[in-house]
Amino acid sequence: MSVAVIPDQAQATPLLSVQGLTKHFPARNGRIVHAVEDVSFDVRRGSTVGLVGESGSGKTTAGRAILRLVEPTAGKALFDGVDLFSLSAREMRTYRQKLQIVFQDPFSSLNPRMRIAAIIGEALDARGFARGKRRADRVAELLALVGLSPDHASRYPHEFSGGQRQRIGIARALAVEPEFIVADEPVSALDVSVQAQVLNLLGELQKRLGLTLLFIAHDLSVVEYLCDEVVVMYLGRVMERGPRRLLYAAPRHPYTKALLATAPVPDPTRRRTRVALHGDIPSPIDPPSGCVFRTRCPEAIAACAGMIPPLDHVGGGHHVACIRHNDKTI
Ligand SMILES: Nc1ncnc2c1ncn2[C@@H]1O[C@H](COP(=O)(O)OP(=O)(O)OP(=O)(O)O)[C@@H](O)[C@H]1O
Repeated sequence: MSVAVIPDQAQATPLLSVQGLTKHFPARNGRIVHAVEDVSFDVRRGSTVGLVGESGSGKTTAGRAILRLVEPTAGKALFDGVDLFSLSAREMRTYRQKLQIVFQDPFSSLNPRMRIAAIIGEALDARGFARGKRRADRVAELLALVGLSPDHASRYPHEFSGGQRQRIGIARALAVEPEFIVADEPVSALDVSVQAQVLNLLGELQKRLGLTLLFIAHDLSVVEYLCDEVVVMYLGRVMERGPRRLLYAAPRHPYTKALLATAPVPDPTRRRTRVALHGDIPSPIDPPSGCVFRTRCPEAIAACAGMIPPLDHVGGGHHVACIRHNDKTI
């Protein structure tokens, strides 16, 4: 008996479902770095999810663990229904082509002694592209896709500006025709003037190629126009997640409110309440009990130390991990 696929259901199944992702690193004296703790979110096919938080919140570790560039401690990452964490190293190699990463620093991620043709060509090897014309044509096609010229293929990384190097990093990631890309702070090392160009390029490519993106950033303003959904992390945990329009228009978690208050506002007619966020992020070796944000939270009460707040659904796919989320006074 054949089973008809109901389009709505197919749409509803996320391409990636991260469930309870946890990554601990060993620290000195037998202690543990709680880099990522029980993180869950979905990424729908063809959508962009922003993973946002201050430095040290565990974003990079989460992105790398999903791709198994670091081995996760616990959890699942269901990619098209297959748990990536249960695959053998050999099986994972097949999946590597479907899942790519664009790194933060385009310079250190490109081998300075290789020409661009070889850097992108190396990625093409994974798809079994023969050497010669076919391969050269594909390199030229990829360079054009990211707004560079075919003559750039014979140059070395140092001959390019930061923005151009990031375009090369993107072309390299696209070479294997991935379905899913982790973009790890791809614009934070770039001048503000070129950030927008690279963000626009990623947005265009995402639409044109139907890519699914996990976009890591420390600043909510960077992901505002690119992302369909946003996941806000703090000290390894998800504080709030939900559709972009809900999260920006009506943030519910004091941490998200603080991040929005400190982010530059592109539209000066839009006012945001200022929320003070004092001090540094605590050590993930010894995170605060209960809500990990409570030591810096302007709204914390005694009860916040007593329990890890569950990620409650507050409607429309919007989730908040704060025991005071229903309190109208905050
Ligand atoms: N290999 C490692 N060994 C020990 N601790 C690590 C390792 N990698 C990351 N960490 C720690 O895990 C925590 C989360 O780091 P991570 O780089 O994932 O955060 P992040 O939010 O991406 O920050 P950034 O924006 O600075 O990259 C940090 O405290 C970091 O020091």
